[in-house]
Amino acid sequence: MLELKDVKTHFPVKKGLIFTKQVDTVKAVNGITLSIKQGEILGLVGESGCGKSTLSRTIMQLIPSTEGDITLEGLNLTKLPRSEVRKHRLDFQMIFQDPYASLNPRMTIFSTLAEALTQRHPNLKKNKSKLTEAVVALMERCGLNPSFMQKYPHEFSGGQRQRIAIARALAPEPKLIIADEPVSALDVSIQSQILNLLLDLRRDLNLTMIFISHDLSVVRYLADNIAVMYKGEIVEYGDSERVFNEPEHSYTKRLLDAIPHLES
Ligand SMILES: Nc1ncnc2c1ncn2[C@@H]1O[C@H](COP(=O)(O)OP(=O)(O)OP(=O)(O)O)[C@@H](O)[C@H]1O
Repeated sequence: MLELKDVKTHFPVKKGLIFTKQVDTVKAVNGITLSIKQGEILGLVGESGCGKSTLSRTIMQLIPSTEGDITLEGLNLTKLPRSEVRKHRLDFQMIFQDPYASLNPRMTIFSTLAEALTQRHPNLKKNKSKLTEAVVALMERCGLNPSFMQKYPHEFSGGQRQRIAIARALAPEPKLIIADEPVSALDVSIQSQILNLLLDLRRDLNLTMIFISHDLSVVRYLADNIAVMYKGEIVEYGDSERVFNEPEHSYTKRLLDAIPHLES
């Protein structure tokens, strides 16, 4: 479904004093080769600064790659002119860590979801009852009570707001969802509800997802495969259970050792 071949995203940064013209290169993503199948959840783990966000933004075509190929359903996005690339933006949707910051506080849930739905199906704008039907279906699918559709984000709890953010990400029928630490800001009991919602959605809609987290135990719960990223590169990749139980790379072992254990 999605293939990355030797993808690099390098940033030039000025070095030294203002008058010197030295330029350094930050190799935020440095030669990543990966493939994700339809309906697969890929866990992407690594510590802060390893390049996870740059990789997601590169996949989503929000920043251009320096080198390499990104192919979505057989179409090489890196070879398309920028104007063509824009047409594929809806194919990628993101879910962020802080749903409160990512939702517009002045828009009701209905307006938020209606806007996202009409991006893919502009004709729905002309048919209010069909649009309302679609908003109701989306809310129900994400475990939200449709009778709250005229409420604003601040009237919901953190977990419910994340459900709204998930519904908004689903609305344009994306081919790939990138969830960037979507449960890190939530209470532990709410975290599992949101993780279960994502698993249900994958089962029902055959969603393809990259799930980014610094927390390997959360990733293990959800992901089919895990890619461990370190300094812009994938240092370990494999089936979740294998990576978790028999890590090969010393960095993965360090990440696993950092998971807190309850004393018996
Ligand atoms: N626009 C930019 N210009 C220069 N350097 C950048 C730019 N964006 C990111 N970087 C650098 O690239 C590296 C990777 O950053 P990135 O934000 O992708 O990491 P991350 O793993 O997502 O971290 P976090 O989990 O903290 O978000 C960092 O060293 C960062 O400072």
